[in-house]
Amino acid sequence: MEMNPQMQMQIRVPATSANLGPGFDSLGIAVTLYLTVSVGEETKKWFVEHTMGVEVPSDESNMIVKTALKILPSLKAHRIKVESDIPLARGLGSSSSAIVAGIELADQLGKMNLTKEQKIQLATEIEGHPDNVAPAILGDFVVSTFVQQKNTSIKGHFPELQFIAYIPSNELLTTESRNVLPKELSFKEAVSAGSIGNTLVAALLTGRTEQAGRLMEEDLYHERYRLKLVPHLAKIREIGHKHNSMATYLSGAGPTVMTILPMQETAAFSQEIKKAGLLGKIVALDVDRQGTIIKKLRS
Ligand SMILES: Nc1ncnc2c1ncn2[C@@H]1O[C@H](COP(=O)(O)OP(=O)(O)O)[C@@H](O)[C@H]1O
Ligand SMILES: N[C@@H](CCOP(=O)(O)O)C(=O)O
Repeated sequence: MEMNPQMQMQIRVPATSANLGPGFDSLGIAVTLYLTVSVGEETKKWFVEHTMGVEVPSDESNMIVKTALKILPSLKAHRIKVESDIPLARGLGSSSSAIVAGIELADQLGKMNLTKEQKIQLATEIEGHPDNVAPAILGDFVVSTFVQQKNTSIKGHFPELQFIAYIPSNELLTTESRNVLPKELSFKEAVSAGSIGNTLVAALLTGRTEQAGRLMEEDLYHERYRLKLVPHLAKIREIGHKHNSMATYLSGAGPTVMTILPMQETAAFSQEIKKAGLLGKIVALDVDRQGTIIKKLRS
């Protein structure tokens, strides 16, 4: 990113891929796409410079500023510049990255000294579920719970693997994709769904990638209900299997689909997706291990 001498600090937040199949609202990883907020001088009114289109506000109603003001209403207005390669409403945690950036903005400018735990708690209260905001803050693989408004998040190491994201050109708002989920699951289904998620966590944390991959494709919480919104999921999973994929899952609420597969298979896999007439973008991603970072440009 170009350095403007008037900028005092940069906040960089990674994209996230939530759920990993059966870890609905609980598991997530940070991936190597980023939102960067450069913070400039104090101004009379908030001004947000960005190239995200007219639908994203440039004043204090921008999600980043709104979040910062929610955390610290007395925060003085500044000029900020937002650059992001996280696509909006695609299941890669763009709204979480904006919320996390807003909390960080309030924390830094207001010298609040919030702990990471406090930041995750605040971000989860705003986003409603912790599976994107927790890895966006901590990096790597994070297992979380948010019950009765209380968050616990634990960071683990995700195995060194190559991700291929298939990112359709259409947006799918998380709210819309949550609206197709059932209001209730039977006790039996809930027990099965939970046991698959628990075993997946154990498999990932002990490096059992083959078992982990199988379990990632056995979700019972959300993917089957969302299939009508993301018809490409089944096809990509099928192509993945032909190329020794470890797993294919719906990233967050979709429509992005993530496939984890051996490096040497990625070119042939991508070719076959295109041949199948799937016209979205195909992007290779790694796990981001750092989470949110702050770079001070001047004091
Ligand atoms: N950097 C940003 N600045 C302002 N608003 C944003 C930003 N990123 C995301 N948003 C808002 O969040 C919405 C997408 O949120 P959501 O439906 O949860 O999708 P995602 O899966 O990308 O998080 C966008 O349509 C936009 O209104
Ligand atoms: N658990 C949530 C995750 C939403 O992630 P996003 O990246 O689509 O915002 C869900 O599946 O609804």
